Amino acid sequence: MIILKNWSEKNMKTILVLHTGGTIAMSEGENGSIVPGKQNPLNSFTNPFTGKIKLDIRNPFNLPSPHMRPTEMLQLKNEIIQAENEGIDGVVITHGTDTLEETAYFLDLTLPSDIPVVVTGAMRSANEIGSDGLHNFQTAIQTAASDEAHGKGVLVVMNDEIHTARFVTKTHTTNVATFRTPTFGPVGSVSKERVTFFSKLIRQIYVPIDHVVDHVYLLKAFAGMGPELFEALANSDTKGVVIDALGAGNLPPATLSGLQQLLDQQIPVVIVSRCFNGTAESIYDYEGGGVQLAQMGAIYCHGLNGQKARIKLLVGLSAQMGPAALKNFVNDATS
Ligand SMILES: NC(=O)C[C@H](N)C(=O)O
Repeated sequence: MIILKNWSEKNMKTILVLHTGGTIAMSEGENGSIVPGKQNPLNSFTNPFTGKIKLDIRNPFNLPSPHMRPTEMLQLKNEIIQAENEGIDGVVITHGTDTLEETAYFLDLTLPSDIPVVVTGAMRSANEIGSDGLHNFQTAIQTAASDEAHGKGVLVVMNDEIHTARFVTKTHTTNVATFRTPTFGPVGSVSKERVTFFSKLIRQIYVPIDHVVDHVYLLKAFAGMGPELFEALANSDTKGVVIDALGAGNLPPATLSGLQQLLDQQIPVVIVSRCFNGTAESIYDYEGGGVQLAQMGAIYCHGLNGQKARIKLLVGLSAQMGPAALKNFVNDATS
């Protein structure tokens, strides 16, 4: 029996559970490969919080997370808003880990409410030794039902740690301790008895959107990079580009003509760093350095990794922000 000491027992809570697929919904086959099954193994979960937490379980789709697109993220957002109008107290989303951070951040930016929304997954499928799926699911439910999780934006709970959707990232291909928050660290932990937050979190900006734009791209800079990829994007239906730039946010000089082509067409170009820790800033004043990139019109996004900055740009463009509003939104380190 799990006793939840810091639990508000006055009212039974209803938690909406959205199963979307991923390893947490897969099993190991005879040849050792991991496969999505017809039956979701999460269906065998017995609610240990009966009497305190009621689960409203739905299966909007069953996708490996490399199959997730912003369209599915928008569908989840709409389903959560609708369920909230029906009176749910919190949400748990089970998700493949490969793109979990992108869905979590998308929801963080686009959900209007303060109810807890917790995303979780697994690194080992249901029938593997040391499978982490049911445990992560259980701790995610605990977190979503805790009063302390209110107003903190979307959270990611994996391996007994609580992370913000904004900064968490998958750091290891297979290890169960894969989800980390570079630079800042986790914001809380979950144990059998309690959900504990170490940090006071500020709720992020909310951006209402009803559709998602396509053709927002992510490029990674490298030593000796030339203009070719920039030129190819400038010659197609590109709506926006994020660049995982070098170090504090610099590019090789040979890219600049291609960058200029994008900017001349009013295509927003966002600079983040390919470094694991730290934030991109326009501080270096040499050819291709951040000072020049910012003067050319590139937008610096502080603290997000490339895949999150792409989600932020995509959300801003989907909300039809004009150039100045988009720059403020992407540039604002508090959102
Ligand atoms: N651990 C996982 O869930 C990885 C899997 N490839 C997925 O993202 O669907």
